[in-house]
Amino acid sequence: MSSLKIQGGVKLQGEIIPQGAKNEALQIIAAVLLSPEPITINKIPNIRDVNKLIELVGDLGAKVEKLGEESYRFTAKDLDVAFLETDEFKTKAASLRGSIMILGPLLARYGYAKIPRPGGDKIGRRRLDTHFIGFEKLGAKFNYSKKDAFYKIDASNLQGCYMHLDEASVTGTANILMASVLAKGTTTIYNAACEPYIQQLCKMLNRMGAKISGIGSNLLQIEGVEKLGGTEHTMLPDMIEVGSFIGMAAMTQSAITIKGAGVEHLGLIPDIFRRLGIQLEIKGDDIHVPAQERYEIDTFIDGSILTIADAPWPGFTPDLLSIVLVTAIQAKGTVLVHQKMFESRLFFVDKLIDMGAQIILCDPHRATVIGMDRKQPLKGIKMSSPDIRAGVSLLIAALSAEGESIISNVEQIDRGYQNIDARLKALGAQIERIEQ
Ligand SMILES: CC(=O)N[C@H]1[C@@H](OP(=O)(O)OP(=O)(O)OC[C@H]2O[C@@H](n3ccc(=O)[nH]c3=O)[C@H](O)[C@@H]2O)O[C@H](CO)[C@@H](O)[C@@H]1O
Ligand SMILES: C=C(OP(=O)(O)O)C(=O)O
Repeated sequence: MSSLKIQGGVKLQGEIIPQGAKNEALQIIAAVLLSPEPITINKIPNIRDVNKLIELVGDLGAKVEKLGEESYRFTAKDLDVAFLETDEFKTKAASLRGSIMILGPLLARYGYAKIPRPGGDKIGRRRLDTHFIGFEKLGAKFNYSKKDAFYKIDASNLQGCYMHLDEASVTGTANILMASVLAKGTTTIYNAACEPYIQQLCKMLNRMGAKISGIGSNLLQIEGVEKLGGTEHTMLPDMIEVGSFIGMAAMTQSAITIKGAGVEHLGLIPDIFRRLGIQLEIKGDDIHVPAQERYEIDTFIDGSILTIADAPWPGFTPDLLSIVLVTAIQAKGTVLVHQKMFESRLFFVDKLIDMGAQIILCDPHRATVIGMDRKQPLKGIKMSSPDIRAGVSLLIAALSAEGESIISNVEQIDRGYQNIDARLKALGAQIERIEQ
């Protein structure tokens, strides 16, 4: 277990380059299992979850060649499905949520797959019904064994069909898409998720020979094909990192330029931070956040208190609500943060309250932040990172606080943010990793 020791109150300055998108990477790396041909992937983030999935794909028999810092070539010629029966598979697959993404490709190619309950953030119930109901509609038989906590799926004869998803699940849509590209006939997925992650996956599959239309909408149509070939794919910049760095710059009153931010793929993200009063200068594909002494939260047009809530894309991503919340602490004004999707993602506000923030947790889904307008700084404390985004939010709070903070359980942050301490040090942060 590692910790970060942070001396807060130091202004940062400089340029930072976002890593490739973690949630895109998890889908894209799983998709290499769909073809026996070589597939080159660029801008792969060097983070825990992604590295674990690459290892899993290798264990399943794909040839994995590292071509450079951020590029790999995968060739999944013959897969060793017997690996699914091993204890090693169970332990590895259970340690990350992204492991669920191998189901679709394995079903498409081998007609059989199994997976233990996947890991990922403990941020409330995270059901997988959408994935399994989708597979069943395509003709798969699914059962869950309580004894060994394994989901098993038989799908020797996948047949395209029309389906209306019960919710626009991101990983669910990706999984069903990957199962259907090699199915017989046409599959239509309505209420499909359409995040940039999914759009990128669809584009990659089409380059491999798939026939997917409706990309970017919630109505996808997939005409099954016999086989898929190789391709080259480059990940988009991680939009959650981009949002995290905007919040970090504002809270620490720092001038930071986010280079190659993938501006056209950010959806509502820049506008939501602007509503918190943060100035953003978009220069080509870079975002410059100037050092701002103060920023003021907007109200709604009728003068009532602003609410920022999550929604499936093109709504505002739930993965940035913790960052919005922490950024509002030193703003002028009040905001209600409404986390609709996850039921345990706001509990970390206790730690921010201990640091001196003015926050009322209304219920598990809603917190009101009463901005302090810099009247008093947060105080550094010892805390533990409960999940990836809360972890980064605590880190932002610690960077802005007076005195020293220690954040333990940094592995939670490492699973999504590449080399975070070194990258922040390069911006002038006083941050040190303590290995225990
Ligand atoms: C590896 C990966 O890609 N993880 C992301 C993915 O998780 P993941 O794909 O697991 O999340 P889902 O999209 O399935 O759903 C997330 C949660 O939102 C709820 N829900 C979803 C859709 C909907 O219309 N209404 C609704 O309430 C679900 O019940 C669930 O509790 O998408 C989430 C939602 O953007 C992100 O937080 C995760 O970072
Ligand atoms: C919730 C997240 O990740 P995961 O789905 O991998 O737990 C996230 O990236 O914010």
